Amino acid sequence: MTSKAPCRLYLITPPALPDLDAFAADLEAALGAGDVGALQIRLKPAGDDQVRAAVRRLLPVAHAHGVAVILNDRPDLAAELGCDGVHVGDEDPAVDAARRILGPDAMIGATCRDSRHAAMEAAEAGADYVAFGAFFPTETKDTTARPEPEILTIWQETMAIPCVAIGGITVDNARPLIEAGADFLAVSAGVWRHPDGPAEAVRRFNALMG
Ligand SMILES: Cc1ncc(COP(=O)(O)OP(=O)(O)O)c(N)n1
Ligand SMILES: Cc1ncsc1CCOP(=O)(O)O
Repeated sequence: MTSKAPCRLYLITPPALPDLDAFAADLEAALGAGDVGALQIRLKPAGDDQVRAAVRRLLPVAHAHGVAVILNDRPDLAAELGCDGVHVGDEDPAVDAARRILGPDAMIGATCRDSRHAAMEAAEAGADYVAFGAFFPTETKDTTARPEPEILTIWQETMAIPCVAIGGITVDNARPLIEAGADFLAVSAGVWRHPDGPAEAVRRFNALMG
């Protein structure tokens, strides 16, 4: 009998980083507080040079903790800047185009909202993970998709690549998603805006996933 790998945290940066050094310090504290599987750099809106500056500042912090860096939306910049992968949605280059740009070893994730059909297509196109959400209300993205946790159970019982749950996830509401079989919880505000700070949030998420 095989048992499922434990759920892991997938951190997403706040959408704007007015003070990169201050955020790098928060990131250092968060990554030092417990297990984190990936960091997505998601800056909206940001010019290419702002994205470059953020990746150059944050990627070494993540890599020093053995954490993979995924860039949102931009396979071209991910390749240029040495990121470990890219996350793409409907308005971005498709999964197969991202693969051509980044090569076979890159981690490519795809937004699938509440659609198993979209997720199957992403998997067929060569995605390394699929992301379902938003499971809860969020101020971090304008989205109306609201899947049930069951979509995670069905996915992880039937498909080989991991599923990421995203959208409004906090220490207080995460448990049903973990129990439903999420391989990763993608979290932004629930960590960076946690009242006791990002490091404490990472500790509490890890305790839930234990
Ligand atoms: C892990 C993860 N899942 C979903 C998204 C949303 O991506 P996208 O649909 O491209 O929307 P924006 O993030 O670009 O607003 C994500 N970034 N990460
Ligand atoms: C990028 C994205 N895609 C769907 S919900 C979401 C926002 C995730 O951020 P938060 O954890 O703050 O809801």
